[in-house]
Amino acid sequence: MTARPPAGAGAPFGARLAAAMDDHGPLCVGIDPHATLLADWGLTDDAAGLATFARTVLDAVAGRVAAVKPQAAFFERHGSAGLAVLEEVVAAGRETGTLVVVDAKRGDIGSTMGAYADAFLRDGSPLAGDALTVSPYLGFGSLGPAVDLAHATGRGLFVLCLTSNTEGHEVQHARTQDGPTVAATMAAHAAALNAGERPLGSVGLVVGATVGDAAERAGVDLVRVNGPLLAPGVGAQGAGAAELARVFGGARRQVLASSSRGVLAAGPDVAGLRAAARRAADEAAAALR
Ligand SMILES: O=c1ccn([C@@H]2O[C@H](COP(=O)(O)O)[C@@H](O)[C@H]2O)c(=O)[nH]1
Repeated sequence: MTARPPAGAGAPFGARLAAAMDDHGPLCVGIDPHATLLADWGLTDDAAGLATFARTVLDAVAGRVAAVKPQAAFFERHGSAGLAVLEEVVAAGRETGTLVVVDAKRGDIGSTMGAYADAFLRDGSPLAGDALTVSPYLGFGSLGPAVDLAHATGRGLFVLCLTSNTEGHEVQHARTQDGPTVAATMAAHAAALNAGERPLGSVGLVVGATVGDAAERAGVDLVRVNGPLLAPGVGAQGAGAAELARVFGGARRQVLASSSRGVLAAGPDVAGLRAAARRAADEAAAALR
């Protein structure tokens, strides 16, 4: 395993992610310590349980997949003790050289967004991984402080565009007063920020692997985005190789497929988790080749 330079000290996130996907395949393993999974793994539903859960996932997959994605909500539900574990997960993940995408879906008016950016994207912040998921539904421009800090520190963003849940269409497929859909507008903003970047820009989109032909219907040009496409929905939400191929078509080289429960169900055995992640990575690679 090659240790990669951490954010802030090396290439921009898009380039680091492209290299990680070349090395390990296009899979991100979600670290989602659901109460039910903790129970299935024989762990307590508290900070100690979270810590063991996350450490086990990292033992199994760090250095073997392109990225891990701790879901902040499952840590936040345990208050400050849970957040302390999230900090440990971010630090431990980054020490292994595996990219860490913090899935916190932050979004607020610009002045408050500056504080979120400081928390999740500033060098030295204990919650700063390599990339952060953000919500643009207060207007893409409200993400400005996060865009600026991500750019300054070599970190990345994944902007919610076409989410994997069935309810997303009422917002994302709605038309703006200028005509294009909301999703297409968000994608166009990301494309403008990524223009000219090689091999990939650092402002990615979240596009669920479950969305079928939604990109086409919403007029979202995924190739033009020229940034990474985080594709949750693989595994427990029902998407597999066929769905990945269908949703992403010509943009498939940009895709980082993401699976949480689909891999985590194989735990707590480290070898079982590792094999499940390998299988998921190989399937995603074959679908996106
Ligand atoms: O559109 C989206 C955006 C984010 N997610 C997150 O991904 C994982 C999915 O977990 P699974 O167990 O693989 O279903 C979870 O953390 C979601 O919050 C998403 O599913 N869809």
